[in-house]
Amino acid sequence: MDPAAPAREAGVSDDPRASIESIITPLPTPENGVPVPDLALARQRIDSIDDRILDLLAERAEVVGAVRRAKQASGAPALDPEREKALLERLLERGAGRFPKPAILAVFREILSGCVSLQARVTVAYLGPQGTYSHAAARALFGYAPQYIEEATIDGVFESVRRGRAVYGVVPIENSTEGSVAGAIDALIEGGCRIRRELVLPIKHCLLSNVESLSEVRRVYSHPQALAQCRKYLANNLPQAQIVHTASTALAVREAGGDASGAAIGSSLAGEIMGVPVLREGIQDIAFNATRFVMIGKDDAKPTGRDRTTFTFIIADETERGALRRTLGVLEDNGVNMTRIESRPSRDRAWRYVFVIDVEGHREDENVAAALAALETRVQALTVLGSYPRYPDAEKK
Ligand SMILES: O=C(O)C(=O)C[C@]1(C(=O)O)C=C[C@@H](O)C=C1
Repeated sequence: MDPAAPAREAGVSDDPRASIESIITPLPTPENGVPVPDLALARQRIDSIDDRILDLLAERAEVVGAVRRAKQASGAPALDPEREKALLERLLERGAGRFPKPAILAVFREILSGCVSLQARVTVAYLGPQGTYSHAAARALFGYAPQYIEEATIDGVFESVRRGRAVYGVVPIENSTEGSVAGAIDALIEGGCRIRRELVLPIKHCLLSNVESLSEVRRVYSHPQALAQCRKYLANNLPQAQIVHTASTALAVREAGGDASGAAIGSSLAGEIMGVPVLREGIQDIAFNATRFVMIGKDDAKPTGRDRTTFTFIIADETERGALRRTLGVLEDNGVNMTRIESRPSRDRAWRYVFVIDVEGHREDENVAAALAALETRVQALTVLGSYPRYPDAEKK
């Protein structure tokens, strides 16, 4: 048996394998004289460790009760994404090489999710149905405990948060292959919600089907964007299949589940939810395919030292030559690094634009505050859409 297999099955993709190997090796063989451990005894020990973990969780829940009372006194919200981020980062560092990193994240994600639910009922709207990539992003951000509200459109997610039906929402705003999600940017510009946090999820498209081999597939269902991201794969591997468009990848998986010669392009999460097996994984044409999602809400994020600020403005006089260049110069003058710019139609007058800017730093950071104050005097309708912690992996890519 490959000694690294258990670690791989546990989802260890990068570094911790070596030290985990050292825990599980050397394996006993008839030649090496390594004693065979007693399985029943090992399981007894596991049971007693599990009891201790549970006792510790109960103790943690008691402390969270105190946190809840402290927060109620000050009016602070139950969920604190900055605290969660710091807590998870600390634990990942502490656990490095001792336990698989994705498992540390998953375990503590759910502990936090459960502890938030002990304090308040958290409602989260996302672009549904269940099994979409937005659903996966929402679960990565909030875990299993919140009450999830499926919305059929991105506008629906924003409306849910604006009207207080949901405390938070999760929407995609940018894809590394397809670019900006215009509907989400426009809804942010419309107002009433702030960006609270960002998350970059690698999008690994799967081919899901009840058939056992590719040659049996007659129809491939999916959302046009997912199909476009797997165009070459389809041409090379499924030239015989008819393409059927669906409103979402999750709905595609549902369709494929009911079609004896059908397959869908979607997430493994959709397959899990709808009971359709994954036939092939990672079939997107460009290996690095990622979507940036944002958590939206009404409250504001505190500075963490590694933040991003998104704001919008309209150039006061768009006929003035060099106006945009001079306006953006204000950022450089204040030592602020701009990471993204795009424009959307202002919708109040033809050929007038709202510029959407991302910069590094929090609006309370001295340089960002100074830049925003200087911009205020130059532009129209300067609006900060949020200052929020930067997703660490977004910087490496
Ligand atoms: O520290 C807090 O503010 C808590 O509410 C506790 C706790 C936790 O369980 O550790 C729970 C919810 C928050 O989102 C962050 C952390």
